[in-house]
Amino acid sequence: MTETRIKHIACIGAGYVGGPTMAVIAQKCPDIKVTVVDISRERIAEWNDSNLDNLPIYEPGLKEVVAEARGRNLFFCTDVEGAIREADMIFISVNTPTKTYGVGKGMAADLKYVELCARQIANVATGNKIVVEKSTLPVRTAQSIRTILDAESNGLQFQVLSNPEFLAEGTAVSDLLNPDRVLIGGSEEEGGQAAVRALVEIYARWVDRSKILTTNIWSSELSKLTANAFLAQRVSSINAISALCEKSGADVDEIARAIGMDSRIGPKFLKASVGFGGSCFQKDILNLVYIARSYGLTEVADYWEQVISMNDYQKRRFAENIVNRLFNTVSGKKIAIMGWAFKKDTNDTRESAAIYVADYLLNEQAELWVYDPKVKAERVYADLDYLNTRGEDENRKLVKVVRDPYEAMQGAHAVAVLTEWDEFKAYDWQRVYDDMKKPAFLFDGRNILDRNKVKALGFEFEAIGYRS
Ligand SMILES: NC(=O)C1=CN([C@@H]2O[C@H](COP(=O)(O)OP(=O)(O)OC[C@H]3O[C@@H](n4cnc5c(N)ncnc54)[C@H](O)[C@@H]3O)[C@@H](O)[C@H]2O)C=CC1
Ligand SMILES: O=C(O)[C@H]1O[C@H](OP(=O)(O)OP(=O)(O)OC[C@H]2O[C@@H](n3ccc(=O)[nH]c3=O)[C@H](O)[C@@H]2O)[C@H](O)[C@@H](O)[C@@H]1O
Repeated sequence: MTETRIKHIACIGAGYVGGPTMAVIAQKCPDIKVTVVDISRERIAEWNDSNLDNLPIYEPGLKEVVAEARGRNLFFCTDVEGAIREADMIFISVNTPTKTYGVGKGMAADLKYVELCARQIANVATGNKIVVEKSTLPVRTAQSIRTILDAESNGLQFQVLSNPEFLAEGTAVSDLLNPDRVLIGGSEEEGGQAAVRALVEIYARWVDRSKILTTNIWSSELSKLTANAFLAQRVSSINAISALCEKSGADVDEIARAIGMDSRIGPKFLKASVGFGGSCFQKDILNLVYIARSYGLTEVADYWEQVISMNDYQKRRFAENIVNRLFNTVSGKKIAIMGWAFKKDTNDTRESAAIYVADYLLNEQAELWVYDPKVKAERVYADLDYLNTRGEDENRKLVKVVRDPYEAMQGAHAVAVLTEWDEFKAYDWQRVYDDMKKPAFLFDGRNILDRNKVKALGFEFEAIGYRS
């Protein structure tokens, strides 16, 4: 049995997954050279910035890991071909967004970036390679990658593995250092199994072997979509109950505690909210729905699609409630949007509920003042422009992005908390109340504020799944 010892890893895609994942591999395997490549010059320049506060991604603990490994055995560059040529193992960690054109538009995963990588690897490689799917992909994509590689291989041997990533943003570094499990799928032939072993040996440097799970390649691919679907389903389930709580007088946080103590249900991922966001839950469920439909499994597709419908309902319900409570009009009224990121401790805003709530309020001609501790103004405007609901000038006229939270809330008719940033809990809410128009409305879309305290200050207070 020949064992492959990996000396050089390349990763195509220096994004939220490629960057942190490779930084941790490099930190834990100082004898392996890790090169992360990207077509975006700007992103690579940010990864190489001598000021670690300018890394393109904000993640607690990330800059320390990068500081240790960068320049030693971790490199960021735009020379994709050079990195492919040098590497024994190549991770594909490019984006797989929902298709915006053609067959499967709005549902299927767009695999054009992944296919491009496969073709580039096949064209450039001069030796055998292990290709690792790190991106989240539809089940059976490994087959297509294999076919492309083999068709262009010039006699070289390629092995394709699936190694989906389960990190969550905001906790990426600790998730990578201490994962619940690492999943590796490979083909059952000896070559495939040798490739699996080579990847297992890398993770085994810091992950207990009992947590490194090896499966067949299709199970690995489908496990990733399934995990995200189950997680999102829990959020939609508790959010569905939150609507019922608001009507009935039950309290959704009390329900979450009560059901979470059942060890079969478990306490995590039961926090009712304004709706889940992030680049993956919606995209991956839409993809799952598309796959199920393409196999003719209509009931399966309809079942999972409901998770998305419930999430859309939750975002809309929250925005509608703001308008209703503000005497059915927000036209010309200042509303503070506290938090733009899709969750705390990240600067990522993709699919953030805040974007959709803001868009709804802008349609009602509200004047929005946005504050987020980590999101830049350009990002806020880009997110709104991307929706194409109104002109770019109008977005800039109606939305102000400020760096001081109190400035955002001063003189506002309402404050809406849309991200669960810890600093929001520590604000001087008395000062906020004093500086607002009365009645002063406070909508907590994350249930993080102390209800009794803010109500005692005089706020008209609304939370998710709780009737004031
Ligand atoms: N963001 C997350 O927390 C997680 C994401 N995933 C999956 O990982 C994959 C990547 O996601 P992110 O890192 O968030 O995406 P991202 O958009 O942050 O990064 C992808 C990078 O790939 C680069 N790229 C695209 N095509 C390229 C090419 N041909 N050559 C070189 N670079 C290229 C882009 O310029 C971009 O910088 C997706 O499939 C996603 O579903 C999985 C787990 C967690
Ligand atoms: O494939 C991916 O991209 C990743 O997607 C999620 O990670 P992420 O989206 O970064 O963050 P989560 O913590 O899962 O939160 C997703 C959304 O659900 C919301 N959420 C989460 C939990 C909860 O109880 N309530 C709730 O509203 C969050 O605020 C956020 O908007 C999964 O948790 C990761 O395992 C997965 O790797």
